Amino acid sequence: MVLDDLGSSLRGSLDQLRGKSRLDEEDVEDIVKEIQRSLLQADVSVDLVMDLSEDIRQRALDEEPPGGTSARDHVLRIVYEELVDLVGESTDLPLEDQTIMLAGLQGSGKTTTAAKMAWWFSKKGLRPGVIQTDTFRPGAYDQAKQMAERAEVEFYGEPDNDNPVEIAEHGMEELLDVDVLIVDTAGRHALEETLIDELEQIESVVEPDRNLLVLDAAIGQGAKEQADRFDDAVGIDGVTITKLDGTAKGGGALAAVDRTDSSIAFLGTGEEVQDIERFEPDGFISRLLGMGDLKQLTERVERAMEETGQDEDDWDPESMMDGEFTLHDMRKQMEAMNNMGPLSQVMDMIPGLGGGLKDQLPDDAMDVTQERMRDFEVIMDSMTDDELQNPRSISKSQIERIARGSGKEEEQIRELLEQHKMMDRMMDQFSGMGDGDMQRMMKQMGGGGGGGGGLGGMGPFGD
Ligand SMILES: Nc1nc2c(ncn2[C@@H]2O[C@H](COP(=O)(O)OP(=O)(O)OP(=O)(O)O)[C@@H](O)[C@H]2O)c(=O)[nH]1
Repeated sequence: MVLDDLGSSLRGSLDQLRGKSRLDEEDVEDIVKEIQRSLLQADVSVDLVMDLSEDIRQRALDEEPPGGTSARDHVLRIVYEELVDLVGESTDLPLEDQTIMLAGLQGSGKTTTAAKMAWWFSKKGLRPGVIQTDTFRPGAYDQAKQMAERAEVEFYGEPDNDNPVEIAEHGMEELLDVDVLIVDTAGRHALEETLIDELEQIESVVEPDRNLLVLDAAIGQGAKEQADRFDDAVGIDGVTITKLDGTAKGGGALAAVDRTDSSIAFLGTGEEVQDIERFEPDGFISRLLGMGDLKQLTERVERAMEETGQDEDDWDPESMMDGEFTLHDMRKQMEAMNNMGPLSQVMDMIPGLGGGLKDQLPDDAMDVTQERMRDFEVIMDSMTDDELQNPRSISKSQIERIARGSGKEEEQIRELLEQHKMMDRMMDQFSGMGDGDMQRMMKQMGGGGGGGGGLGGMGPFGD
């Protein structure tokens, strides 16, 4: 989860209110001080933190908790609403034909983000293409081409042409049938005249529907100054904040953008093309506070089912939920999980798991890489149906036979059985959630039926 430090400290502060039915001034003061500390550590600017905490303080003292609401949930809702307000709006980004130009300083993540955005648009059913006009940095063309191939999207560049405007013109002609054109540009160490001139020339040729600034989350609250300067120079319609997975200062960057005339379009959360998410303030903050984000999770499950060719008939959460978690189920689960993205991100979207079960499992509990997945599938192909149905009863001699049959080491067979035990335990935890969000969610996701089975609009506190 990005901003993990901020999220876990906020959740920790709120957990101190568990069991309290009423809040006195001292309780409110304690929680406000904790929240201030957490936000300052995330590099949110002091004035923003002071404004936010005054709002939380006043609302927590003045507003009556709705009937039956615990003190913790009352403050949680207030903190949630105030943080959503702090990080501001999401950039309007219609799913239609458009041209997007990316700008940003050297190393901010433009080239990576161009491929990520193209991948994201392709998953929305559009036909994206990337034009790489960076002739400033050696190797930019090769990197961009490779990233576009990984994203499986169309690409145009000219490795031997040092005129970015010409490349842009040729690219526009070449990628005529593309719906969403993403134009990557060169960076510089600073927003200098040469960069501004180049951006203006490219802009005059591609006539973008929107300019997105790509900035590195590590600059924290410095994002305000950078966004303001790029906006003054070339005009920006939105910001993509990259590398949120690599910094604790991302909170400051998110909050800073809201103090410009701009808004946030996407978040970059890793180096792979799938490590991108559309910025949705409510979902982002509810995940941060451990309230899950069913909308994003449903999208991922639907995408995973498309990619694994599974439909709701295959995905039978009932059998997994009532303890019959076999190796057949594990195989389906891993295929789907591998298509949903890293489990640490997926689990944060499951209500109540944000900071809970995830912390109890070993880091790689479900980090089943493609390679391990393939090994596991070869091993499972050497198992009898009875062994697949009852993996816990597999004996040492059976392990030896499976190892011989699959050509894998006995240790790998044991690793598969260990992985199954961990996933089985996780399923027990899910089923232990009673008729809470998880069972309802799994059933509705399994029941699918267009638009994620009605989970789409469910906010963090239910509708
Ligand atoms: N961890 C992490 N790394 C990222 C992310 N986005 C980009 N990177 C890495 O940051 C480095 C710079 O990314 P690029 O896309 O080359 O940056 P750029 O803005 O195109 O750089 P120039 O072409 O020099 O202007 C690369 O190593 C990327 O893999 C992210 O969201 N998370």
